[in-house]
Amino acid sequence: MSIHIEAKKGEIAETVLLPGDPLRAQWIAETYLEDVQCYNRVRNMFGFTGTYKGKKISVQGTGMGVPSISIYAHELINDYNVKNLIRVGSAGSYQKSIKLRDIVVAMAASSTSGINQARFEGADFAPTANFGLFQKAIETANAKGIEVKAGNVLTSDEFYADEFESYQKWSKFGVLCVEMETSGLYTIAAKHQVNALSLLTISDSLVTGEKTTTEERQNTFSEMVEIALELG
Ligand SMILES: O=P(O)(O)O[C@H]1O[C@H](CO)[C@@H](O)[C@H]1O
Ligand SMILES: O=c1cc[nH]c(=O)[nH]1
Repeated sequence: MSIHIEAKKGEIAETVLLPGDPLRAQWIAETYLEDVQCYNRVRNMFGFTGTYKGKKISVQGTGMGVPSISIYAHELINDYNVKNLIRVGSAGSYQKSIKLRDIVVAMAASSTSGINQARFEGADFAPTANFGLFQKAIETANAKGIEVKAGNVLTSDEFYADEFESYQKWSKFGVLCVEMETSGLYTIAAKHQVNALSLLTISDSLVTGEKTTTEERQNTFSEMVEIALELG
């Protein structure tokens, strides 16, 4: 048991899928896993372990933002020996060419969070995906005939920016989309020398104003999950 996860040792798999939304974790477990056990209800941040095609796999909600995912990643790695951390999140598109429901594989994460500037005393650290997981995700998507985009994403500390148009600066530098956790996940994984990857489904577009519903963000996005489940 750790501070935020009540699982016993051995109840969490080496590979864990990490949606921000705990109800998306429940949907993934109920839709895809067999022999499912709920191992965490602390703060309603649900965690489940089951099997997928015979392999043990877990899915754990992380909450929103770098501080929240950093807590869950730290405890999963240090208290439960997790080796592969795969975020399955939603994101807002920054590019006209990236449409609702497209899947983005985050090669790297820029950020508005100050945590790494403090950690590295003003220097820049580049949070990047694990190459092995990245390569396997691309191969899996190709084999399934699912088109994915790959590139730099923005991990933002705020969902509601003061200046809506400020996204255009990132867009001009080729950043594909915005979400709120990947730079934290990649940094904590690097610190502990384990593997991390973020798969993101576009839930809304800052370019066109289109949006999916709350229900869709919770209970759909199946292609991204089907890629992630093969990475264990
Ligand atoms: O859908 P999730 O995985 O939570 O991801 C995105 O959605 C939340 C904001 O609505 C933030 O956590 C952002 O990163
Ligand atoms: O963090 C997020 C997630 C989805 N859409 C956004 O605009 N921001």
